[in-house]
Amino acid sequence: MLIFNAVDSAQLLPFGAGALALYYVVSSFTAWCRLRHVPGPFLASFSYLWLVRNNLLGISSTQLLSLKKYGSVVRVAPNYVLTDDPAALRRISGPRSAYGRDDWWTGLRIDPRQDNMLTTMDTAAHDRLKAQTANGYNGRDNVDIEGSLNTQIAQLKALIRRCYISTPAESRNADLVWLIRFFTLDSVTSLAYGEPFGYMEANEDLFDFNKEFQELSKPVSVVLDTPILRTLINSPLAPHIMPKITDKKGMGRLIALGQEFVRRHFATDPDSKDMVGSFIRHGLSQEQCEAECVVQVIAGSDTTGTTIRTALLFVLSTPRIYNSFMEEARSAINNGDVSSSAPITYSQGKKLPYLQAIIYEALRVRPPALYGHFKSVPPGGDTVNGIFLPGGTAIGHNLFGLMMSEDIFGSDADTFRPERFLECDAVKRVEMERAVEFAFGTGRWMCAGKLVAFTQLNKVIFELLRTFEIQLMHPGRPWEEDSAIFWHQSKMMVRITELSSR
Ligand code: HEM
Repeated sequence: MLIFNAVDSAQLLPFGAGALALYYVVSSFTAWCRLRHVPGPFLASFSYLWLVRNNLLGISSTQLLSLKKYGSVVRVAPNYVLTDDPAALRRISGPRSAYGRDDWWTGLRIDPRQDNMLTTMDTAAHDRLKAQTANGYNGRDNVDIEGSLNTQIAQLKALIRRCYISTPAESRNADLVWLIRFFTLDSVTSLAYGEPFGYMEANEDLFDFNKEFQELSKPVSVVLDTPILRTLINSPLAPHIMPKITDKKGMGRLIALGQEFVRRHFATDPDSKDMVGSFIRHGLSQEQCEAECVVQVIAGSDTTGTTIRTALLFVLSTPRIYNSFMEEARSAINNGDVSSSAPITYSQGKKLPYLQAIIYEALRVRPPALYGHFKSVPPGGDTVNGIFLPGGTAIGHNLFGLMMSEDIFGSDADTFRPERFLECDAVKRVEMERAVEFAFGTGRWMCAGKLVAFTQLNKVIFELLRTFEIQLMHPGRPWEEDSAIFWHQSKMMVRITELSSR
């Protein structure tokens, strides 16, 4: 009997493997058939491996540019297409569009107990949540965005002076990637909770969060883009593989800390002048506030960080751009348009054309999220740029492709050149700025933190450059960078001195 069983299982193994292979071939063929009329890389027509490979190798940016040869609607996975066409994207995300969120977003369900704004799949529920949080995100409900950011900018300057200022007698190098991460994390948490997590005060990677973030950014991109892996993190196995509030470090520890802050608001100060206070006033439950704060940390820290670092890198490495910026800054200060001592305000920043051009150009050459944010074609299907997409097809934006469009930005689209926004007529400038703002999505799903991001970018870029002289330590290789869904920048070593003490 035992021998019989052994023979049985020996025969079963190849049979099982054969059945699995057959299943893979049949399901790949079926998947290929559905969108076979949509052009794109061959591997992507039957497998998610094209996206997975780009993410793991960190080559998304070049691969997204290589899609241009296929047209404006391109298949990048069995059920995924990307488009870089602004008109199509505007229609898909428009307020009356019947498109909903694709399952792609469920890959961001970090806290399985409660959906946040990013993972709310029901459109009506999403719109309700967005309306309830809009006042908080836009500083209309006693939330002092400028004041809170001024305090964090003062902290950043203090941290630089405490630990990183070089003098002829003493050289202290700084990694701008970490400094900016500490700044953006403290900024977003002080806006949310009224107090920062304290990265800049500690000047260390509290709970190893940034280390984990850096290590996990590519695997997270793979999970987002691969349906079977998303199913796994939304299954009963989730508690074993996702961050937990009992974790001693990483995202789990940060979620726990956020929960403590929110709990304190509900217990002692439900009417506070920060975002959580506003969310409470507009009817969010404690669990909803906790979930929303997780979004702010994941969506609102390294996104802005990427743009700050990019602007600084290109300004610091191009004398023409640095000189033009400094000329504009000095004359604004001398004319009294910007205070010589208080931090620049957002409305003052918006009146400085060269500063605006630098910010837009930084968002353009490194849109913080390169592609994705898939929406689902409504039942019955839709025709996008002449290509029929059956209901349920996921369509997302190829933002990097759009930002490098020579039709929109000119034949030097691959060059960081802020002047492009200044030497054209107003109609062209508006066209280019609107295209760049796709970095924040558009319409119903547009980034809720766009105002916070622009306020932060204006303030911190201006304040750092007017206060310090920052020298790139390794001009031949100023940073290490690759790209998955987000850019992955590291090792941006700089030497910082007081500008006045040169
Ligand atoms: C340069 C900085 C930023 C960029 C480029 C950016 C980009 C984006 C993008 C592309 C989306 C998805 C849009 C879509 O679905 O089509 C998004 C959504 C979102 N972002 Fe941002 N973001 C930035 C900063 C921030 C900040 C600072 C916060 C929070 C304070 C924030 C909070 C959110 C939220 C809550 C959503 C969800 C919106 C919704 O579901 O309707 N973001 N962001």
